[in-house]
Amino acid sequence: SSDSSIIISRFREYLQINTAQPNPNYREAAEFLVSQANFLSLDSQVLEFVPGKPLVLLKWPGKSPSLPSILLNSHTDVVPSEHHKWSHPPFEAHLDSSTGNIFARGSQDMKCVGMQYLEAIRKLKASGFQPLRTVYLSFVPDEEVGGHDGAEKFADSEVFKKMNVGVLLDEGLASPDEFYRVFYAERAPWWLVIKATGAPGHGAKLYDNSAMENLLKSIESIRRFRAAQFDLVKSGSRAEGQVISVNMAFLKAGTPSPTGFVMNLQPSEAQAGFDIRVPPTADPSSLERRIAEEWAPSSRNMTFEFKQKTSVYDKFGKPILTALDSSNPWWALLEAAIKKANGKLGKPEIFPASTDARYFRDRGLPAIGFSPMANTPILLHDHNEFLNKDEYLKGIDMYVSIIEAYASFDEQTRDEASRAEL
Ligand SMILES: CSCC[C@H](NC=O)C(=O)O
Ligand SMILES: [Zn+2]
Ligand SMILES: [Zn+2]
Repeated sequence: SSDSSIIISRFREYLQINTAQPNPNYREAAEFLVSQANFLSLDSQVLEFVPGKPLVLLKWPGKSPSLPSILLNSHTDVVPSEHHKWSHPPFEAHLDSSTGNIFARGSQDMKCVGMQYLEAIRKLKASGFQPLRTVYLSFVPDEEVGGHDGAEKFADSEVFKKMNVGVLLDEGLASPDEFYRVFYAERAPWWLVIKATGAPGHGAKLYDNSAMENLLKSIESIRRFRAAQFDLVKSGSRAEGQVISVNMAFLKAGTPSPTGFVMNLQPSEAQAGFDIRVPPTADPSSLERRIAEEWAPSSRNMTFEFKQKTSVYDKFGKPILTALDSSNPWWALLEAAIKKANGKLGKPEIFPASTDARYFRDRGLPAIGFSPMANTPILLHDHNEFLNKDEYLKGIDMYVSIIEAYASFDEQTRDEASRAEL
């Protein structure tokens, strides 16, 4: 219908704004979002915790503003792309007329979600729905570079405290099958650099304790650990988010020469960097011990340093996860809402990478990661990232159902009803 073609044009318009790191056009994105908010008669506010990095905060006031509010979060930045390796330019948002696929950086991660929230609100408003709880939408900068100037400062702010948020939705991942993926936790990023030193010497001499040999022993040990973790995933005994992943990010060693590297000199220093992701269910102290004793032992002239080390524990010393039991009514509401909209949900998972949700979970808030993309290959951060228009439209209906359920949820009534049952 023409209705859905307008919806798709608005999505493409947002995708066409080049918000790629490291120089995102945040101003244009903020202007676009504020104009969308004006069309929808939502209150809007542009916060700049860091100058030049606007966070757009929209508000749909509820009839009972004292009830904890709902926060729908999405990030406005996207990762860079190698334009020449794409079949269509990543900021053209090309719509393939035969398949309905929309190609753009951010089509999955996560401009789809931000616009789907807005489209769902448009539909709910058109149907006459009025929220009981206040619904907020935050469009935050800098998620792809760690969220320090965006969600982290927002979660720490007075503005956020006054919002009295009761539950938050943030991004998930596409699913190649018909089941939507949903996330209740994420792995903590540890970015480790290990350094080896050793005596320099002639390239023809065999001797112990060279920097290269010392580093290679560590790399071998790390590889064995990686393979064992990966085997747990390959055999199906653990999900991706339940194991510790380790991947080498860089290797740096050698003595430069005008034609490359000096070949007959064994260098006195060598280092390697690793992206490690630690699930909240793992024991971080045993990994710390492994790093100090096996991966970078001082007995082998090695040192190590973390470029990033996020705790798996929250402010209260508990593993950072959102409960999915009866203590968290938002989970059951989400399940029911998706079912009601004819969506199928997979088993809840631990997100393998990091999202801004961690800054909110860290404060004890329930946060659920969900990007409604079923029947879709996982292409975030990849070439030719795309989302099919029909999947996008289906996702809007999921949010209509979820926002309706969340914004109408009256804990008091539920508690009274369950007391009456007893
Ligand atoms: C640790 S901050 C980086 C956040 C980034 N998020 C999405 O890819 C990630 O690498 O998981
Ligand atoms: Zn993302
Ligand atoms: Zn991303």
